Amino acid sequence: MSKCLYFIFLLAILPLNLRSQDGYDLWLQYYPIEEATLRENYSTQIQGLITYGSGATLDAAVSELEKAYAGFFDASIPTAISIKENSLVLGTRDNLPAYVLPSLEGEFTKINSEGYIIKKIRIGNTPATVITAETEAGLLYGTFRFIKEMQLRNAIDKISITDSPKIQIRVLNHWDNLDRTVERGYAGFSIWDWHHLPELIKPEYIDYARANASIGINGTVLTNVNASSVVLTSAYIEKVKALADVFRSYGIKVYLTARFSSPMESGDLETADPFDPEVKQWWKDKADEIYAEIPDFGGFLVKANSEGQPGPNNYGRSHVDGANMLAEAVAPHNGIVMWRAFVYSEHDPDDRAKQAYSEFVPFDGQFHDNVLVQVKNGPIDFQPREPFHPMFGAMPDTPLMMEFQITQEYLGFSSHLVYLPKMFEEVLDEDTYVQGEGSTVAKVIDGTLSNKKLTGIAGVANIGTAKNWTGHPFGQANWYGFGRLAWDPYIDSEEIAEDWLKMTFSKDKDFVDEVSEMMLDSREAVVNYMTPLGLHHIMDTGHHYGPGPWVGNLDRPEWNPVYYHRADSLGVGFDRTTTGSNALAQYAEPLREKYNSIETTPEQYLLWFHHVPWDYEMKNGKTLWHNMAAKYQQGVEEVEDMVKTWNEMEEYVDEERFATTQMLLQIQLKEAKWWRDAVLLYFKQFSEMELPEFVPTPEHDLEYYQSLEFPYAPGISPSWH
Ligand SMILES: CO[C@H]1[C@H](O)[C@@H](O)[C@H](O)O[C@@H]1C(=O)O
Repeated sequence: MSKCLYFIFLLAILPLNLRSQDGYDLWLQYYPIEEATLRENYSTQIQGLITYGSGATLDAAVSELEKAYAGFFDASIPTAISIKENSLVLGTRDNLPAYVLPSLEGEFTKINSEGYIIKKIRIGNTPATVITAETEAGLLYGTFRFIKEMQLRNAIDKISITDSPKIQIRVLNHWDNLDRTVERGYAGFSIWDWHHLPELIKPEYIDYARANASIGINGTVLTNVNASSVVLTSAYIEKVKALADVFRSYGIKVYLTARFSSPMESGDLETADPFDPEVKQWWKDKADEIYAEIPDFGGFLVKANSEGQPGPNNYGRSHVDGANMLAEAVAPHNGIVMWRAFVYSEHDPDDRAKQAYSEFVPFDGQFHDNVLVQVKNGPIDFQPREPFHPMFGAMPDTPLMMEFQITQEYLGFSSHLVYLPKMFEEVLDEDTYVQGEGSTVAKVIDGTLSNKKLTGIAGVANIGTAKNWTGHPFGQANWYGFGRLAWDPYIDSEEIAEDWLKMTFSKDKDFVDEVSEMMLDSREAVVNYMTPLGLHHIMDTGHHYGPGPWVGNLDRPEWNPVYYHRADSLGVGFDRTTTGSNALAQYAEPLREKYNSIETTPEQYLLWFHHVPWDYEMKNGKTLWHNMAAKYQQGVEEVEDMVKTWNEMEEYVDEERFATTQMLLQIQLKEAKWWRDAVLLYFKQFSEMELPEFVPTPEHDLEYYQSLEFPYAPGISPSWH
């Protein structure tokens, strides 16, 4: 046999999922069902698809079922014209025939407008599986869930599932610029091809929508929060409309970022003062123009008076004044405004961590009903670990939405494997105590704590033109996991990891057990090798990749890592207690008291709240210095374990994704050591203590690490050069 023929022969006998693949299909892979009994069972259960109703969303659901069935069985899904034995019945409550409804009645009380019911019922004597919902979007979510059950190879013969999202607005935030660069994006360029829109509709747009709908994401903010007013010109509204037309069928609304000075830049006004009648009118007219093209346009996301962005403060007006003016413009069309609380203003604060709370909390209850205040998970900026943002719980009369960052700006870009749902879960589970024990961040976000009518959650996307969308193959899990937690902020990140692995790679139990553990551990590993014990923002400045704790010469104090760690001969850490910046006053009791004392502060937040002597004796009886070194060393060892685990997985994973992940893990290991050595050598100058012997002698001296340059970093928008 010639070499070439032999290769073709080999390919033919390889199980489909082991063939090299580029990861484009994400978790929506519909591999043939090889196990004979299951195959038989599933096909018996799907004797004929019958749909009731019409419309683009129903068509999208049917098309997905067709794709899935073709993948599972290498055949076209059988259809039926009337319900017969083991039909698969698809239709909203209003569209289903009346005789189907009695056996579903109780179920509808369990779901909300986007929820779904999947149930094996008897219609008379005829068994059938029904997927139904109040709305077409719910129907689509139910369809994806039904398909997922088969992707996971779960039994469907007695299926009975009802589920509804717990948060209403579940959006991705794309920090995509109109020139297609992506701020803090590490997976290529923006997928929005503005140049060829509105004419060219790329298949990627549809696959992007499918992926999002499959996890329940129902909105996308197309543009960077560091916004350009060009996107509000009529030429661009046409382009946005083309995307909205694609996404609508998948239950996804589009939103845009609104640059506050647009009336002056995109219009010809001389001011953008929110109290100026002409400015108000300009925004009303702009909203009318957008809604005339896109009747279900979601609304605006705004970054104002932060990092140089224009805003109401420029005119002596407040965030409420700015947000309410925009809210009035979109209100007649049922639009919303997501107003960001990430304010980072021109003046130097005594503690940057306090700023958002101080600027926003006094305005509680004054925002219009269609405004959500969007708050980052922690008070500084998407660090590997931060305590939860004290605004959560502190504004009972204002809808607060969560902003997570899926793209790994401070977590090793798309080079490091870090499973973020574990971190998101940690934040959501934190107890704010604002209404006594059990007042978790999740309950603030889903509105149950203060009975909010409008709820939301946003994730800064990690998506780009990379063949596999996210660069690192495991970056997909962070997109997937964000969607799952947006739908239900109470699910376990372990369950999410397992589902994702089974759909993305392999259902083999050994593989799933080992690799899900590796993913879960990766969250603490990155904290250990970058910023253990409450350290934060010691990344090199500008690009935020790699260590840079020594930087202290930038114009504003809080641009410098030395501002955050405050190392001196006495100790290290930021005193945010009553003797320091008193940032902890922004938390409710008993957290205030707990964080105020070095003994009761959880060690993971120690240096966030306290300036701690190098020889301070920690819970294990060893000094702070010893413990810090141990954490960095542990971080490196954890990555070594990840490398080992992955090396054992070759038999379960296709060649391309196996090798890519393997090479990336080597980079991660090298860089974990870089972090450990650079940071410990730097702090050693202050502690004046020896490195414990379990830390290998660093390969280079401190000067070497300080001289390393990172001349080209992806993900920095023009405004950051
Ligand atoms: C979009 O700007 C970003 C900026 O690149 C980033 O370094 C910081 O995390 O946060 C800003 C923000 O969230 O507005």
